[in-house]
Order: sequence, then C-alpha cells, then structure tokens
Amino acid sequence: MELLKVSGISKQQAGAFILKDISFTLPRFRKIAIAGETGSGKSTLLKVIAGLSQPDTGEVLFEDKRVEGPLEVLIPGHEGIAYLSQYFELRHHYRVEEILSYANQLTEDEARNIYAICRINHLLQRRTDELSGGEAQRIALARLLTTAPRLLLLDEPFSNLDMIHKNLLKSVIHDIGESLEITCMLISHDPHDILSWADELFIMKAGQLLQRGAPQQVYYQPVDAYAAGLLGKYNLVPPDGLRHLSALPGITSNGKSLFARPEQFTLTAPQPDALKGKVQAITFWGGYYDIAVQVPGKTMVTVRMITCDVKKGDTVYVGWRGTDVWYI
Ligand SMILES: Nc1ncnc2c1ncn2[C@@H]1O[C@H](COP(=O)(O)OP(=O)(O)OP(=O)(O)O)[C@@H](O)[C@H]1O
Repeated sequence: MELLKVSGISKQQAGAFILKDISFTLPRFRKIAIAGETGSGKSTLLKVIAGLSQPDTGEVLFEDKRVEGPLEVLIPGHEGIAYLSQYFELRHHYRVEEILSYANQLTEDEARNIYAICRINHLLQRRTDELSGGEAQRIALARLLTTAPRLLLLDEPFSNLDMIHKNLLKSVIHDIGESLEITCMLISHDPHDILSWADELFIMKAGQLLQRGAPQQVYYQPVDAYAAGLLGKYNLVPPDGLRHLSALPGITSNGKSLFARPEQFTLTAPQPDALKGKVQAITFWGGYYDIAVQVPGKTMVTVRMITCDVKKGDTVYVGWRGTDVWYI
C-alpha cells in the first residue's frame, strides 16, 4: 500500500496557478527533499498534503483515506500527518514539559526516546519564553512527534539557524528517519542540506513538479538549467562551443548543450584528449578551488580541484573525468 497518493492537485490565486496538476505517490519510510525557487509552490504543496490549504481540484489520499481541506472540516489537519511551519509558535509562559504532555499520545518511554532524539532533555523544566529559536524549534518538532505521525512535513526547518544549530537539527532529523521510521518531506533551498539526506528529490518550478529522482540523478542529469542551478554550480556549453571540445572523450556535437558539474572536469598533464586552455580566475571555497579556464572556442569552463598549483594566466589542460556525459 502507498502511504501517500497525490492526484491532479491544482490551486489558483487571482487567476495564476500556485500549484498545477501535481501527482505522485510515496511509499512508507522515504525521505523526500523538495527544492525550488521562492514562490514555486513548495509550502503550498505541503499544506495541501497536510489538509491545511484547500486545493481547487485533485485529491490527497493518506493511508487510503482522503485528506480533507480546511474548508471541509472544523479543525484543519489530518490524523497521522504532522506539519512544522517555518513560522511555528509555542504557547507563551508554559513549561516545556507541560507543552509536550498536552500533545503526547505515546507511552512515557516512547516520549522520553523522542526527547532524547530531539536533544531537549535539558530543556524540559524551562519556560517557553526562555528558549533560543533553535531550541524552540526542536521542542515544536518533539511536540509533533509525540502525536505519533506517520508523515512528517518540514517547511524550511534550517532557515534562520546558525551552523551549529543547523548541524544539531540535521542530526535530529537524521535520527528521526533512522529510529522512528517516519516518512519525511522537507523543504530546503540549500543543496548541502538535501543531497546527503534525501532518498529522492522533488524539483518544483512555477507550481509544477518539474523533476523527481535520486539525488545523484537530479544532480548529474537535471532536466534543465533551472533544476541544475538549484543544486549547485554547473557548466553549460552551448552547441556552438561544443564543436570545439571534440577532443574530450565521449563528448559529441548533437545540437544540445553539454551539462557538466565542475568536478567532472579536471586539470591534467598535456595529452591528446585534453583541452588546452588559459586560467582566467581562481576561487577558493574552503574544501576546494573553482578554476575558470578559457578553452578552445572561447568557451569558459569551471574546473573544481581539491588542490591548486596554477595561477591566473597559466596555460593548463582540461580533461574529462570519464563520468557519464549529459546534454540538455
Ligand atoms: N494564502 C495565499 N494567498 C495568496 N497567494 C498565496 C498564498 N499562499 C501562497 N501564495 C502565492 O503562491 C505562490 C507559491 O507560494 P509558496 O509559499 O507555496 O511558495 P514557496 O515555493 O514555498 O516559496 P518560499 O520558498 O518563498 O517559501 C507564491 O506566488 C505566493 O505568493
């Protein structure tokens, strides 16, 4: 049985589509990351799935039961689905333990396990107005988890967190997936948050589901430049430029543009299947360098290297690392 079946969901606002004919199914215990430019409909999609936003057409089935929208029920929401908004609120002036015990549908041991996973044991005696933003968020998350959801929807959980709290929350979300086996859909703008975590990526564009696939697939085989750009830097060599790169093994001129991540190129010793070029710029990013090289046909390519022993103006040779070639 599928956990979730979304069929033909559309929603318009002032004549424009916020969501347009979205359909997909999800099995249990999956980790789905949703990426898309701002305004592409990510939050609205999660809210429709949670029963918090009313679609114009289409339906959501959760465990074979239709999720009713807010216009159809007295209290919006659906049993078994938990949605954590970016704008969550905890009731003021309560002790954390009280807030948690109101929502709790679990045994004491199970609830303790969730508090441990969410790293909030040390906060239970605090009042809700004595918490940092990151602490309050983990409590809001624990509160949702104690309602025993089977589907957890997280709307940009990493925004507004510093690196330390972001990493802490990443560990929490990782542990939720591992130990509680809850299906989770998460929205994030940052490729670092999602590529390593998700089983599958959903790319949204203008209210539509543009691409769906494993992180490696969407990263190396995006359907277009929009999907490519959401996941990091890339090279796109148009057909005109590609005619001059035929020295690279496996690369052909087929009227399309060559798509390549910077790490698919490398700097190499002079050899027949490498492109002679000149270094135009070097950018240090901490763990690697991006080296902009002008190759034949006046094409600029970015080559990513862990070390860098060249300087601007040097003549270099650009090789292909032998990974699959992708055209868009
Ligand atoms: N309640 C609403 N009333 C009117 N327009 C809305 C409403 N909610 C969303 N929209 C519009 O729908 C579109 C999609 O919004 P949504 O918040 O789903 O996008 P998003 O991809 O989550 O964006 P972001 O990354 O900025 O959060 C936007 O153009 C937004 O202005």
